[in-house]
Amino acid sequence: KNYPRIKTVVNKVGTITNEFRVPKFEILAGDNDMVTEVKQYKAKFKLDYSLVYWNSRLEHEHMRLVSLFQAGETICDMFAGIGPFAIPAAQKGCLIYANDLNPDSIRFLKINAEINKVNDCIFTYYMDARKFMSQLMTVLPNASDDCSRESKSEAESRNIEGGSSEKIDPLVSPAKRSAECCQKETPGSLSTKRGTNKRMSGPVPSVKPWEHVDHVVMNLPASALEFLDAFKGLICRKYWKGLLPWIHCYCFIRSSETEEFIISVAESRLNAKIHDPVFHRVRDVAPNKAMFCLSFRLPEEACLDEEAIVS
Ligand SMILES: C[S@@+](CC[C@H](N)C(=O)[O-])C[C@H]1O[C@@H](n2cnc3c(N)ncnc32)[C@H](O)[C@@H]1O
Repeated sequence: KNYPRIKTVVNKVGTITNEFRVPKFEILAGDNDMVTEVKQYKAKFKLDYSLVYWNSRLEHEHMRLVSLFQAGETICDMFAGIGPFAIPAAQKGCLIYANDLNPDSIRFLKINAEINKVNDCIFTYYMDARKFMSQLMTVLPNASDDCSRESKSEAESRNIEGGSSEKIDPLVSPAKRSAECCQKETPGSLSTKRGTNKRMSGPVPSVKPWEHVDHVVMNLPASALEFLDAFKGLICRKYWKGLLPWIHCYCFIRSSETEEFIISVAESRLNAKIHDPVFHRVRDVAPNKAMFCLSFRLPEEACLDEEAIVS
């Protein structure tokens, strides 16, 4: 009776072992076409189940985390998938740097950004998450120039260094590319940015990622803790403005493991002590295993004191 809305019936088989976390499905009935559209709260997502990761059971968690973000904040999503954190955060008025190693995830993330009309607020990358963070946080020459908010093309051009980008049109002059989002920074611009400055309706926040990021999302529970070493010496204190970012690192905890053990693993990857960690139980994934979100503010000791400018 659901035809033609339901065209294909599938069954998930085996466990996920591949790097892109894409499950295997067998077709039980209907077309061999895994492209579909799903809705989460106010956002629509198009995806191909055979190419990208998607789990509708995380809907509540996606919304819980996004509810912690304020309009005008800057978010880095290291393992963004097709955008279930990035799109609602952009809808809320945040500026997003979204990365995924799977080029198909980024292809669908861009489609979803268009569908939800937030493509102006999301910069996309497809590269390894460590490289993404390192490139994003590298202080570029002329860091103190007046034009302090990089354009979308400037941001994406960092992908070229990573060797995994789409091409930027060299005929478009940098001035033209950055014209509408280049603002002169004023001493109060960062505080204006917080809470009150809605990107959708007002001026864009005038800040570069190496100057300030509010939240970093790390949803790769099987190994995100290991990626915390990406933050060692990553932030250059000299250029950073305001508080250090919140890190939201997803992980699995077995019933034989304790939260203290997870903190000790995280601290050894960061090479710094974590203060006031917050654990949120996301869901049980097996009888003796649950998914958690460990949130903490990046410790000062994890930062770099000296200048680190690319010559
Ligand atoms: C568990 S999925 C989460 C996706 C999305 N955040 C969500 O909630 O649906 C993890 C994502 O990390 C990506 N990934 C795996 N290894 C990666 C790496 N080394 N660097 C960047 N992304 C990676 C996968 O392609 C996958 O899309």
